[in-house]
Amino acid sequence: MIFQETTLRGAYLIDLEPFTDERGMFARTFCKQEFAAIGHNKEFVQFNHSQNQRQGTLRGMHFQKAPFSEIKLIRCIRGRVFDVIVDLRAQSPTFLQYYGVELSESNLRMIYVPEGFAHGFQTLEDHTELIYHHTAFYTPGQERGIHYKDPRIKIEWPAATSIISEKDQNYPFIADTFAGLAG
Ligand SMILES: Cc1cn([C@H]2C[C@H](O)[C@@H](COP(=O)(O)OP(=O)(O)O[C@H]3O[C@@H](C)C(=O)[C@@H](O)[C@H]3O)O2)c(=O)[nH]c1=O
Repeated sequence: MIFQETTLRGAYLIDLEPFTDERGMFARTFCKQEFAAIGHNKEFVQFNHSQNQRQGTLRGMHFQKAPFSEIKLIRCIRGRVFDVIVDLRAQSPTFLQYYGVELSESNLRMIYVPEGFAHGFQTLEDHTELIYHHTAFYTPGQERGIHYKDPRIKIEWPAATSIISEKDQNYPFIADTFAGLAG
């Protein structure tokens, strides 16, 4: 795997290094030793699968607050997404900046999202699927979010939003008094 730090401190874009032959492809997607090089020393305790029917579907921008904060490792296994992370860490030099990147079944890229970030994505094709690894357990009632069109973050989504949950539509804009999360 090839690790490249994004424009946001501690968040990484990871390129898989596939072995290909006439049968197809084989690639490593996680290695405790390789991830130690970027300081990762936590255990992934839940894996999730997200399936999306339509192009333009938007999910986000989600996080769990401390003590439920989590690192996420995200990969697109079918179709394409524009994947977005927002740095909400109080002490970060990239506080309130966002980073967006295309993840697809063909570019074999993953994104490593540290604690203290919000995450979301928009599908660029019908029938798009993602898998996530999480270092914290899903804790109902502890999910938080910011609005995907927050005027301070100004995410440039690539397409019109075709489907979004009511919950995501109702997430608030970041308050002027927001001092940031632990991270
Ligand atoms: C996120 C999550 C949801 N659920 C349940 C709750 C609910 O009934 C159903 C759908 O939940 P949601 O609407 O929150 O799913 P979704 O909007 O897809 O949530 C996901 O969005 C992306 C952007 C992320 O970053 C993920 O970490 C996660 O927050 O699945 C779990 O059981 N475990 C989980 O980890």
